[in-house]
Amino acid sequence: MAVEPLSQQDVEDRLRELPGWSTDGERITRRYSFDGHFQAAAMVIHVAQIQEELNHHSDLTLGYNTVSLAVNTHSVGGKITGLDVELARRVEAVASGHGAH
Ligand SMILES: C[C@H](O)[C@H](O)[C@H]1CNC2=NC(N)=NC(=O)C2=N1
Repeated sequence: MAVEPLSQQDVEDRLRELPGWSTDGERITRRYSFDGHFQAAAMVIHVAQIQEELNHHSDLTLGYNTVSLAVNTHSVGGKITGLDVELARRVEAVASGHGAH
């Protein structure tokens, strides 16, 4: 499957459907907060599973009660593609079930 970089406008349009996600033009990012560390750690494992399924991996950071993702697509030189948005959609779909806010 060909993976093409998205225009900045296209990125912003797609992120409108993903509240909390934003872009600096080089990657898309979101930070989730949880009620405690263990909830945050469980979310990391679930995100790791999704990333393996998609074969697409964010920089995924566990804090005390936070989980942060930042992702772009290395294979097109670090641009934002539909794969990044798909990962964000998949992560959003499970976040509330982990108590993310
Ligand atoms: C060989 C394998 O398909 C590649 O290394 C994948 C794995 N995960 C990846 N993750 C991200 N974020 N970008 C990539 O281009 C990428 N490529």
